[in-house]
Amino acid sequence: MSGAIDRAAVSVRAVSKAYGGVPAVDGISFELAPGSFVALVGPSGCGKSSLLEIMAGIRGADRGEVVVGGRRVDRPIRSVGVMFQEDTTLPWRTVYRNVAFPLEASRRDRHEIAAKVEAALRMVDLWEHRTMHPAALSGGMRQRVSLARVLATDPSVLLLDEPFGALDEQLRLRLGLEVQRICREQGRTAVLITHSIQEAVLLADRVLVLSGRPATVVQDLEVPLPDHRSADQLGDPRVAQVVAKVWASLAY
Ligand SMILES: Nc1ncnc2c1ncn2[C@@H]1O[C@H](COP(=O)(O)OP(=O)(O)OP(=O)(O)O)[C@@H](O)[C@H]1O
Repeated sequence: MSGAIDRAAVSVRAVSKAYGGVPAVDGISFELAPGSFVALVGPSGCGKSSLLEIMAGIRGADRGEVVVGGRRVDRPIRSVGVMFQEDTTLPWRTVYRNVAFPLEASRRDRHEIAAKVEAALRMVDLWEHRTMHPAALSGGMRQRVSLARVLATDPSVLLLDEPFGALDEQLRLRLGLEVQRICREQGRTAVLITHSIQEAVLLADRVLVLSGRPATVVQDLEVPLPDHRSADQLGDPRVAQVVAKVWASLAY
């Protein structure tokens, strides 16, 4: 095993997956540097979610392996957090108790849970709403509860499958920028699946473009923007250049 592989936060090695004999993911390999924010884009149905679920240990690969922090992922592990588009808040629990839920399940110390929940809720600006139930919150706030819940578990790798895809464009971008800032500040490695190429380029420091089914990596692009991202950069010519390159490789 080379030093470069040892240092990667995530190694995806020759991962393949087929459904009913029809390939969905075809020998994908890449490595993610610790603290990097990587966007996965590709045509609808190409296999992005399948790949992310394999990385999360939710789905098994037919061939290949995913290694996180030196450990082969063959089931969900604590150091990898996942967030989906669907609202996964528990309606009968308050905001606070939603965020505490996975920590209670892992039987941590009461004071440790309280500290982690408070930090996560403050991070997503929901501390003032901690006694409310999800039904009283907007869709965007509910997704922030889900984000706080995953952050409270302190994952080194965050896998995001269109987490704000059901929200309007403005809110989606604002929350995306919030996640990017949090990951950057806390040194977490993130993988974001998005259908918006502009969003991918604005948030990520690297964009992996996947081909149509079965998914293979057709392009691996660096985004030459500073770490601090803002919506103002949508007009930055460097964003336009990478967006154009993504479009060109999607035509592949
Ligand atoms: N459990 C399953 N059984 C059979 N086929 C599946 C299953 N899960 C996914 N597929 C198929 O595998 C292909 C890849 O699906 P996947 O959801 O990974 O793609 P995706 O790129 O995330 O799609 P989208 O962009 O539309 O969300 C699709 O053609 C899908 O229909």
